[in-house]
Amino acid sequence: MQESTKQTAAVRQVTVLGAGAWGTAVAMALAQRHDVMLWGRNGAAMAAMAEARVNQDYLPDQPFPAGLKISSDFATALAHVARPDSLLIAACPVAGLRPLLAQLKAYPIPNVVWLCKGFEYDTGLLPHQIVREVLGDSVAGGALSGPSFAQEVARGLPCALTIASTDAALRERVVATVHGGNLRVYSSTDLVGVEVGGAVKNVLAIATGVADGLGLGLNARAALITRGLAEITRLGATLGGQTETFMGLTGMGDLILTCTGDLSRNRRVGLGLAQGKALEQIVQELGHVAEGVPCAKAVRELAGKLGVEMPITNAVAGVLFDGDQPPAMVARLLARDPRDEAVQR
Ligand SMILES: NC(=O)C1=CN([C@@H]2O[C@H](COP(=O)(O)OP(=O)(O)OC[C@H]3O[C@@H](n4cnc5c(N)ncnc54)[C@H](O)[C@@H]3O)[C@@H](O)[C@H]2O)C=CC1
Ligand SMILES: O=C(CO)COP(=O)(O)O
Repeated sequence: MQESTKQTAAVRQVTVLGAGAWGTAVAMALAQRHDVMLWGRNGAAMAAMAEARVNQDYLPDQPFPAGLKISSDFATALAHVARPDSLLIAACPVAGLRPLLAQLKAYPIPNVVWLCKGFEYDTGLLPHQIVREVLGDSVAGGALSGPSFAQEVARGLPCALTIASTDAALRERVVATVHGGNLRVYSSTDLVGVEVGGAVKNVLAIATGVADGLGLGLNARAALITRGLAEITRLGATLGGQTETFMGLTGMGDLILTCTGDLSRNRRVGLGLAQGKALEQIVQELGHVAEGVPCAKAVRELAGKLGVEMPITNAVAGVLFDGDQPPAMVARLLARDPRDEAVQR
């Protein structure tokens, strides 16, 4: 049944706004089956991409599929999704979401699906709350999240994602468009749960990178991941997310991927901190966003206000922003009083 759905799926117009690693990978994967335009804000970089048919800065070695359209003209990118059955994907970091959405206000848009993972640094808002603040309730929107390294998706390797939206028609549209080939798409109505899992796992990947970089061993790594999941669950449930969401692709799945996979930028931040490198140097060498950095600060503040206990997140924020040394961070976590293992709010 699913096989025939894949074969007969209609070709849709898709625009991906944001030409970093993830936006490029998603555009490349969807261009195998749809009419896709990738938009980036840097005119020179987009012209070079159109010429070389590869995103040299973010995904070198992965040539674009023949049909993928490239543009740095915002009006052209929006005109590409003028039909109501099109899909508009925002693929910038959380910090860029508000300005990108503000640009969208001048255009009629069919919907908006965002790929960013984190809480906004200054406001502590989740992406869907930013979307509501900027665009209001009239635009159908949703978060597409899950364990998905851009490099693997760009190579066409299998990957499973979840579309979270309270709008049933939008969920169906995303599944009809994105599900197929080597991409599986599950649906969820739990926007808060999906977004909290995707945001906090990045902070925990920094923690695991620190532990691995200090040579603390596989037992410590498993403990951090498991107790990290307890932190995600405590915060997410307090914000209204559903407990089972944290056990799914966008919770445990993405947490395992990012904490253990060396392709993770956030994990690499932790590995760098363990080597004693300064954060500025690590971020500069990375050349990509590491969402766990701003997110650690936003989550520490939010959890503090809500009275949610998040010792691993707080320890990471201490190293990132207060000058705490990684070994001292570990010692502080180990010195905590024993407690019941059950997740308590
Ligand atoms: N790279 C990955 O494997 C995955 C990344 N994500 C998430 O997707 C988001 C983007 O990540 P990447 O593409 O990997 O980051 P990246 O660091 O590779 O690229 C970020 C891109 O966003 C652009 N950008 C920033 N602000 C913008 C704005 N206001 N308007 C338009 N473009 C803007 C930059 O110019 C750059 O091209 C992040 O929230 C990340 O957590 C999610 C799943 C997988
Ligand atoms: O979100 C991701 C994989 O699902 C990417 O993680 P990093 O941003 O740590 O590379």
